[in-house]
Amino acid sequence: MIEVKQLTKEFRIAGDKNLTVLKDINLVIEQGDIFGIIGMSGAGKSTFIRCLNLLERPTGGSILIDGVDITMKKGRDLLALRKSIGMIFQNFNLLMQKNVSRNIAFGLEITKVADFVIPGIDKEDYKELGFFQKRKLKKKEIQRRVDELLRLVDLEDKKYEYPSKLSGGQRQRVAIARALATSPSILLCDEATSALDSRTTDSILKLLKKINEETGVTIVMITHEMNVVQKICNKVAVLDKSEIVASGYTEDVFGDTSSEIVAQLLGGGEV
Ligand SMILES: Nc1ncnc2c1ncn2[C@@H]1O[C@H](COP(=O)(O)OP(=O)(O)OP(=O)(O)O)[C@@H](O)[C@H]1O
Repeated sequence: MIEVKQLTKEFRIAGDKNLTVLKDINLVIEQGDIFGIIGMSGAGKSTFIRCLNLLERPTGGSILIDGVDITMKKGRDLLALRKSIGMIFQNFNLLMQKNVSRNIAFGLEITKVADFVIPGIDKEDYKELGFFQKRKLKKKEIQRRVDELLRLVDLEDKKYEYPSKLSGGQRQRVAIARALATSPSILLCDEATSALDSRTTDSILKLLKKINEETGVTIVMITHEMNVVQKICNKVAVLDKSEIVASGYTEDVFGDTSSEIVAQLLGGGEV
């Protein structure tokens, strides 16, 4: 569970002034939610999602993940936190000189076994078996995990292909596999379908839903596309000028047309 309490973020701008981009944000995101954050351009969506994995440090308030405040984490704790939170982006951010397999393996090559749980083996069993020690993953273990992820995102036939030979949708599938490699409990999606056509968007959303159902991963996605939220998110928060102006179950939030911003979002179909 993610609990965001009185979160604020200010940026220092020219002339020694502060720009408040997030103001008193309070949100609860339950384990297994697909939670959408929607709002106009400049509302603060990217800043918010980047605060969740500390790519941006909040100026005030707290972010609790499973009861632990992450906002002060540094060094090794911060690295461990980042491994438990995967992220995908609008422009995929793949390593163009590495093939699909190497792209997915990248995070695993720099991960120690003890930093994450090998799928299928209970963490407690792992400890009891005495395997819970810091060591690099073996090539075979990495390959097994990469193959598993390739099956999950339905890209087994592209294992040795380079990103330049892939479509946008296929690139995003590679990015999803890479983000899930260390079995994170949270997946952040930053406008993950904005660069894709509507059919490809649908197939990526279907994949994210399948992954959410099969693994229970919590998905937090920011988007300016209404239809994305309506298709996949069970809950949504509307961010307007740095503040949350509505939040709750998607059908309730979008059903409340007394809210000007919601009406605006629904009217435009897109913001
Ligand atoms: N590093 C920074 N320094 C100063 N101002 C920033 C910084 N990052 C973002 N901002 C400002 O914060 C505000 C919110 O930006 P943010 O990117 O979070 O909005 P957004 O809702 O994601 O917008 P969009 O949908 O256009 O990406 C904007 O006014 C932006 O200029």
